[in-house]
Amino acid sequence: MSQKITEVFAQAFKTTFPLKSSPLVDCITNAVTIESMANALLYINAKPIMADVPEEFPELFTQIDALLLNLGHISAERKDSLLAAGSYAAETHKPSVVDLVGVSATQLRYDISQQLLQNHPNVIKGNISEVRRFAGLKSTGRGVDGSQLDQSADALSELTAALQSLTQQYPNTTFLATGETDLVVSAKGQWQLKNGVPQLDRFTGTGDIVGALIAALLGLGLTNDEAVVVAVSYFNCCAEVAAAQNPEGGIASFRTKTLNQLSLLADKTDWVEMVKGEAV
Ligand SMILES: Nc1ncnc2c1ncn2[C@@H]1O[C@H](COP(=O)(O)OP(=O)(O)O)[C@@H](O)[C@H]1O
Ligand SMILES: Cc1ncsc1CCOP(=O)(O)O
Ligand SMILES: [Mg+2]
Repeated sequence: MSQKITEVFAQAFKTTFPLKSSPLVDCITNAVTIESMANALLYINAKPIMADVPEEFPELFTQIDALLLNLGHISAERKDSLLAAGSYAAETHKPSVVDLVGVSATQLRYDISQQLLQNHPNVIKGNISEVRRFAGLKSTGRGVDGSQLDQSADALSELTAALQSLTQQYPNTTFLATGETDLVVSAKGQWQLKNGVPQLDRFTGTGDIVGALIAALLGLGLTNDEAVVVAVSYFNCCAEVAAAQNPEGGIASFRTKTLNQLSLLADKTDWVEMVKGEAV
């Protein structure tokens, strides 16, 4: 029988939330969800800064604990900023996360993602359709959203194999593909996470927030695998509690309740008991 995720990462699940210090995370991100992302970091007791001008990087990188690079809104300036920050993080050994928003939609974003990969970021994540395109597989994603067709058991096995072969060339990067089942692949192993509710696909920024939470946990010193597994599980457990407290079913109130749980759930000593997932 496969090992339960809470046994594999027992220490990280037990000690991470609530955060005992406040990692400072620089997020170079998109205009759609920038406010949700900054607030989500504050709700878990991390600190956001959304600095994207390369002139600031030498000063800024002496202060930040982690970097998030989100491809959700590309302009000529933001492309330069993402690439400069990615290289600077590698040079200064700051942990970084790349979020592949929209990589399944356009060649430009795909090309930027491949350039950012050359810096060996700690984590590369996206929804399942974005990660399929990134890994060179056929993807049926639409815009910035993942597609159900990419979530079949066969598609998950195919993606697992493609990511495993990427880890041979990029052994210091952990890959995360999100959806109904979240797939985590690194040189150290492969895991599937099974929390969350379908409503998470119905408001914008859920994947973006997960990327920022992962960066915060890297900034605290968790390993790549620990940061990914604990951040995804925590966010998805917040959503499960929110859904249970939202009998009318409206998505706007579900959103508020999910974000509210980011600051509340960790005070419930038993949240780890809600976590579902295993090694594969
Ligand atoms: N159908 C679903 N069931 C459970 N959890 C989901 C579902 N869809 C998305 N999630 C969760 O919502 C978060 C965002 O995932 P996803 O929607 O794939 O990313 P994005 O917002 O980047 O498209 C992840 O934590 C994921 O596990
Ligand atoms: C950049 C962007 N463009 C339309 S919605 C959106 C935000 C995407 O966020 P997520 O990847 O979390 O769904
Ligand atoms: Mg996304």
